[in-house]
Amino acid sequence: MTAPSPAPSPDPFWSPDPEAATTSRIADFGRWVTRHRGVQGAADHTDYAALHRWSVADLEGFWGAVWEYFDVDAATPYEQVLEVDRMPGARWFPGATLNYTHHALRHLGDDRPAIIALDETGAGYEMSGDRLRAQVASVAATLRDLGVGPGDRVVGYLPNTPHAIIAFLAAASLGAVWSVCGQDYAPQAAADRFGQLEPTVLIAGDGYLFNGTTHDRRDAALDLERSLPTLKATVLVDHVGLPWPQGDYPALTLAWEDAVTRTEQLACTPVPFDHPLWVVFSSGTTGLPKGIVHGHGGVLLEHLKTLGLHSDLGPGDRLLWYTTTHWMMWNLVASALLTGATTCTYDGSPAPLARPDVLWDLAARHRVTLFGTSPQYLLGMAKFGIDPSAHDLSSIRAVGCTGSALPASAYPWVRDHVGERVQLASITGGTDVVSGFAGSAPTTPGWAGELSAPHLGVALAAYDDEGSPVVDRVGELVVTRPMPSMPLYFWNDPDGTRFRDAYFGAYPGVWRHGDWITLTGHGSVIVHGRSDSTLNRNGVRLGSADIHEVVERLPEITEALVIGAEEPDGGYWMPLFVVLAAGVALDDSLRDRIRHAVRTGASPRHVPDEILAVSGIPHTRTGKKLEVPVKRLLQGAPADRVVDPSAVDSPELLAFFAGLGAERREARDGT
Ligand SMILES: CC(=O)CC(=O)O
Repeated sequence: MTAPSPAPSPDPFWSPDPEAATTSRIADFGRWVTRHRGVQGAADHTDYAALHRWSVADLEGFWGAVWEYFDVDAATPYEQVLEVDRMPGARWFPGATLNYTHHALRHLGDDRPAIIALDETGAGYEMSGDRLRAQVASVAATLRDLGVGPGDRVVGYLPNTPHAIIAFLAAASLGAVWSVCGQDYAPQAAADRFGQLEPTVLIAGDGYLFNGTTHDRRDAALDLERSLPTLKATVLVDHVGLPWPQGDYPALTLAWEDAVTRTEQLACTPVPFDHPLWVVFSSGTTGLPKGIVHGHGGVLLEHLKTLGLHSDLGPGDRLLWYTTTHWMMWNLVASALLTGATTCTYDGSPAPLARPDVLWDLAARHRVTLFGTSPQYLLGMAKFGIDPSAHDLSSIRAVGCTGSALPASAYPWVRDHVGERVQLASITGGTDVVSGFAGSAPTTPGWAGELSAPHLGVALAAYDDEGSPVVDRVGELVVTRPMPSMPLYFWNDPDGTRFRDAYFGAYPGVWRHGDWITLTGHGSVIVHGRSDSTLNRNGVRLGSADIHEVVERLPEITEALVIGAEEPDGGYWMPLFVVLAAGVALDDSLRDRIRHAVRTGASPRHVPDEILAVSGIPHTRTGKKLEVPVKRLLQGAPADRVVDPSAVDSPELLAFFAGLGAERREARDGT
């Protein structure tokens, strides 16, 4: 697709404070690479583009510099930075052995908390570095006693509380592979993920808070345990204070309190640079969610760069970014520890009815320096007239934002309600690289509705249909050179077919991410939304397959199609189309049953905005639902630009979706 993109805005909306820019870590890094690597132009922090150009032209020089600048502490050194410079198949830092957990814990200081645990009631407690280290050591010893070793899987069914970070660091310290899923996921949805991993230990919470309700998840945790036959043990976490029932557990059970209170020394096991650290899941349109595996070294370097240089985090900083444990932002939030910053966990709704501004209140009281959220949250605050400036937000220097495209209207709102000097730092990236492709830095200007620039080390381009780079026109987001945090592989994909198909099918040797972007003539990046059919609800990517699966189990429904459509005003519309069984009518009671099935079979986040009956769902001739074409029709694209009708099983069905798209456009435009 190469539709004309919006005209770039010439004047920045926000410019860096010269003093803050000069003293930022990225400016220091630029001076360092000029001094130590002789890189011309990098010392001038007002010329971010020069630093970026070098970082992608000389990948070995750049990532070697990140390693040295952040003083990575390897047990054995690397032989070369990038031994194989190819996608897929890049090989980074062969010979190096190290451990992520060692790096997460080595900067803990006595003068500051390591984690601040917060929740929607406004409560919070601080966990010191010593306490965190002791608890990680204790849980690691417990896991080791349960037989967990390098490569074994430890999984968490947990809300966003310190337990998840502690369990993750403990597992990683042993070289075990971590995966976590929030408790708003139904046990079956969690089992679809964890079952693939054949885990040894499950760490499960008793429940979580959301919008004034304590959700009891003890039965769900036990259901999950029953569906994971490889478990040797389950560690039961008492978070919301519900007593765990005695008795009939299929695997050995331990109380978190016992796992966490042993007196042990932590010994992190050095593992190869590309040893698996975690599996994060991303749902596609068919089949089980895909398990994306990232490595210790790749995540360490990528997160040091993103959090240390782009987000300017270090000792003394405090990060509060609203996330759930199954979104990749949780992984970034945990990684703030790598920089020596304090990280915050938060259990609850981002804007509970009783205290919709609770996150701002907590940010003020705990002197947060980087506040992170999603576009939907900022737009919701604006829409409902919630004014964060009622709180003392003077500690906040940046508001991070990710999850979907951030409309221009959010920029003046943040300036007026959070602070004039506050940088609105929108980033785009994804689970797949567990980081950002583009965003900002303390040295980059910001244009409303645009991301300031591609991140360092990311060879970002927008490609047209022919695979040629375009500027100031909409194209596919591609990355033309390897990044160390690209997946090592997909779980249960022994010959790499699914992995190659996911990213390298469109342009051989080039990573295609599945987003539409415009790279502007002034160096910024505009994100237009997904070019594939992944759903993206309030920043959390959901697989349409999860919804289709539960809805299609209902006897009244023969087929279903859910679509997530980004709308020009920054809104997101997620309708569900259903084909009804003979003689069935779509009335309120059936709508309720569908919503209930989705809520309990997948999660409350998966519940669609609207349910509409259709006479049929269009497919490709090989039987795949036409998700992307239908999405584009709903967004108002003309049918002849969207799909070749000869490739569709029932092309006459497309007219309905095109008509609906036109109706919505007219309603919006008032024509
Ligand atoms: C950094 C991101 O890109 C987060 C997301 O949208 O999943």
